[in-house]
Amino acid sequence: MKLQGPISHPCVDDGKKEEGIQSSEISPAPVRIVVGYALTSKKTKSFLQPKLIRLARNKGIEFVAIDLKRPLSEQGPFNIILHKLAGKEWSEVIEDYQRTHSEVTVLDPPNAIQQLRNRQSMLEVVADLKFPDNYGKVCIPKQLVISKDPTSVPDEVTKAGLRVPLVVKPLVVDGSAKSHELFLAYDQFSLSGLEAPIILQEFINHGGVLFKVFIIGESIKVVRRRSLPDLTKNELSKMSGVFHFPRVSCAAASVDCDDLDPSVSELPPHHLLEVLARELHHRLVQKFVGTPTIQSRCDS
Ligand SMILES: Nc1ncnc2c1ncn2[C@@H]1O[C@H](COP(=O)(O)OP(=O)(O)OP(=O)(O)O)[C@@H](O)[C@H]1O
Ligand SMILES: O=P(O)(O)O[C@H]1[C@H](O)[C@@H](O)[C@H](OP(=O)(O)O)[C@@H](OP(=O)(O)O)[C@H]1O
Repeated sequence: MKLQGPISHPCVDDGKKEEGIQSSEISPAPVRIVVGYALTSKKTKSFLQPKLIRLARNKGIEFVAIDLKRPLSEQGPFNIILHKLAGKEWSEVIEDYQRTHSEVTVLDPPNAIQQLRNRQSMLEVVADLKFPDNYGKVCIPKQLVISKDPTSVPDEVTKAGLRVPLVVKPLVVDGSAKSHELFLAYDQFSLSGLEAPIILQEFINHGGVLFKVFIIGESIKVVRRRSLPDLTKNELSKMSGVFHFPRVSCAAASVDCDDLDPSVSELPPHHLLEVLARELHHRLVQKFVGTPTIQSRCDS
């Protein structure tokens, strides 16, 4: 199979033997699957790490950078296209390519991930989930979208019956640094200065711990992360204004169970996650039959 864009990452061998790699797999397997990728440089750096590239190569999977300056159909051939770039223009490139290359799996088709690019619509699907009674409860915080003119926020918050404190986030989720911003508002009057479109959510005390759930096919992985601490009535009575927070639950905020109160550190029950994974898969993927989504992510 002829590869056109060579992978931009040198495969550095750190000499460590990886989990799951047998000695018989050390020499690269013949290339069976070619993954063309179109990612931001930030994502390429965080995702396509030498360890992943090496593991993939040992399994016959090769990652090839897509050249955004050249027509996609002149590149490849690819078995899979992996992309995470924002914008209408790029979506059109991918959709045109899908029409003429139905044999190539696109992860994910733009229409299948549209719902996840907006913090309001991504939670709507969760609000609609039906769980058997004995499986626990999955809820979403009360939320309000401010599309423009944040000067009207105090009135709209009152009208919508939202109670402070409020978590404030950009409405659009596109992988940019801006889309990861997070504010905590102790009163609705200070919100007028923020840039719309934003989403306001009631702050939910949750023990300062967040569980990040990664789902790929049948496989479920949960990690524990630090989160915003609980707020007491006493603290709230003394606070006002809007505060900007850095990424509170990023990978560096992993927490060890030992540091935590056992009542908040216990991982969510596996059967609950299985149902959650299955339900989300049905609702997000079945709508787009024939367009496989390999990853769903759910933070709780
Ligand atoms: N309604 C809420 N009540 C309390 N804390 C919240 C609420 N929503 C989010 N948080 C806290 O704010 C953080 C960021 O929330 P957000 O919804 O932006 O998650 P995210 O999109 O996974 O974050 P990131 O942008 O870091 O990937 C969470 O990690 C959690 O600590
Ligand atoms: O490392 P974890 O805790 O999994 O957090 C991820 C976020 O949840 C993702 O949203 C980030 O990806 P985007 O910046 O493309 O949205 C992702 O960005 P990255 O792939 O550049 O590291 C991470 O920040």
